[in-house]
This record gives sequence, structure tokens and C-alpha cells, in this order.
Amino acid sequence: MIKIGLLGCGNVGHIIAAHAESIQIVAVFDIIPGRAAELAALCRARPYTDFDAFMREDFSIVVEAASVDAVRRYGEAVLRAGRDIVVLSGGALADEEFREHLVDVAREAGKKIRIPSGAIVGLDNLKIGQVSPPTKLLLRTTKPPASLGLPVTERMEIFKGLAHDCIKQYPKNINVAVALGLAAGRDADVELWVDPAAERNVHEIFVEGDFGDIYVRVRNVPSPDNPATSYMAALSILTLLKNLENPLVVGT
Ligand SMILES: NC(=O)C1=CN([C@@H]2O[C@H](COP(=O)(O)OP(=O)(O)OC[C@H]3O[C@@H](n4cnc5c(N)ncnc54)[C@H](O)[C@@H]3O)[C@@H](O)[C@H]2O)C=CC1
Ligand SMILES: O=C([O-])CC(=O)C(=O)O
Repeated sequence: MIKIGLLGCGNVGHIIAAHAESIQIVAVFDIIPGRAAELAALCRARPYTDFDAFMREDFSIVVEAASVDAVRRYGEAVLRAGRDIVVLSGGALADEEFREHLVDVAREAGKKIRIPSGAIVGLDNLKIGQVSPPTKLLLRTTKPPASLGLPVTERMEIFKGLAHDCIKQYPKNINVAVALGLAAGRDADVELWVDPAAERNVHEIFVEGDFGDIYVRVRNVPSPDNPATSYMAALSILTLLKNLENPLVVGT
């Protein structure tokens, strides 16, 4: 059974712990002591608020479900300690200099940085963009006001531009846009909308290229404990972990 260290004891951390049938959560880490202690008790892991002590535990993978800031702070140390890292807050990798450095460290250490599909689908075959770059790559995200923490009364566009700028303003809401760009090999265009009539976190993906065109719409149920985060994101991590040692690999 794969042993993991869980970095982040919030909403996603709880969903992972509740469905940890095919993994063993050895240790959990959070900057908020009460959160680490509470989640550790639920999944019979050891709680840490000291990162170095957390890293002395016996696990092969760190699963980050914390924040863009946490990836920047701890990503390199995880890889240098000889562990793979699953990064849900993939927005951290929008910064090219940081991303290239982290990839270099992973290469030197012989370890992997894994970005799950998170709250969207289609990252697998969007990688064709690395062979044949898309002429259009647009993510239109629409979230209810509660997901964005904005008390608006009418549908409005709150951002239009490139993913690497959007993630700076909305680090808890648009990690998916950065993941899209990493898959397709170019920064995605983003429209971020807030809509009081929306009950779900909706991601629409538009792609055009010499292959033809794609339109995907994902209508995500918000997580119970954090409406900004779609429930699918936690399921995506669980699925990635479940398949890590499966000899049958499906998808590009
Ligand atoms: N790639 C994707 O598709 C998606 C990514 N996300 C991202 O996943 C992350 C987790 O989401 P949730 O569990 O819903 O968030 P949450 O806010 O419920 O939980 C995050 C936990 O991490 C802890 N934390 C944050 N920064 C930390 C640090 N520097 N060191 C230690 N602990 C730290 C917090 O105290 C909190 O307990 C967020 O960054 C979110 O934006 C969420 C949804 C989709
Ligand atoms: O969960 C979602 O719908 C997307 C999200 O928050 C993110 O990408 O950061």
C-alpha cells in the first residue's frame, strides 16, 4: 500500500482521508495545529506543524492539498528528500522560473511532480498541444458568489486575460487554468465569471488546432467545506493515487 504524507488538512485533506482505502496516510501537516490534530485523529496518522519533523516520517509521496504558497515553500524540500509530490495547487507552477527550477530539482533527485486533472477533464489528450500547438486555448470559469467570496447580485466577468496573471489574483479558484496550460504547452486564456444564478463551479474549455476543435463543459458540485473547491478535485487525487502502481495505464 502506498504511504503518503498529506500536506494540507482542510477540505480536500478531509475528503482524501475519508476515502483512503487504497493508501496509507502516515503523517499530516498543516500550519494550523488544530486542523492537523483533528485530521490525524480521523485517519490514524501522526500530526505535524513542523515541516522538517513531518518529512522525517516514512512515506514515499507528499500529497499537497494546501495552497500555492505551500508549493512554493515546500516543493523543493520534498523532492530533495527523495519523495514524489502530487501538486493540487498547480497554480504555483505558473511562474516559469520557479517551475523550471522545481523540474530541475525533480530531475536531479529522480523524482516526479504530478499534477492531477483536479476539477476539470481532458488534460490527457490536451497534451497533443505539445506536439501540435493549439491556435486557441480558452477556459471560461463561472462560479457562484460564495465560491469566490464576492457578494455580487448580477452575473459579471471579474477577470479576462492569461492564466498566469489570473492565478495571482485568484490563487484559490483558478489552478485548473494553469494545469490546462501545462498540459497543452502554452498559457491558457481565461475568463472568470461570478454568477448569483450559478449553483455549480462550471469550467468550459475551448480548444482549436490542426486536429479540429474541442468544447468541454464540466459542471462541478462545490465541496461541502469549501465552495471554491469542486468535489471532483479531491476525487481526482484519490484516483491518481489509486492508479500509481497499476500496470494498465489509460489515457495519454
Ligand atoms: N487543481 C485543481 O483543480 C484544484 C486545486 N485546488 C486547490 O487545492 C488546495 C486545497 O483546497 P482545499 O482543501 O479546498 O482548501 P482548504 O482551504 O479547505 O484547505 C487548505 C489547508 O491547507 C493549509 N495550508 C495552506 N497553506 C499552507 C502552508 N503554507 N503550510 C501548511 N499548511 C497550509 C490550510 O491551513 C488549510 O487547512 C487549494 O490551494 C485550492 O486552490 C482546489 C480545487 C481544484
Ligand atoms: O475547484 C475548482 O472548480 C477549481 C479551483 O478551485 C481551482 O482550480 O483552484
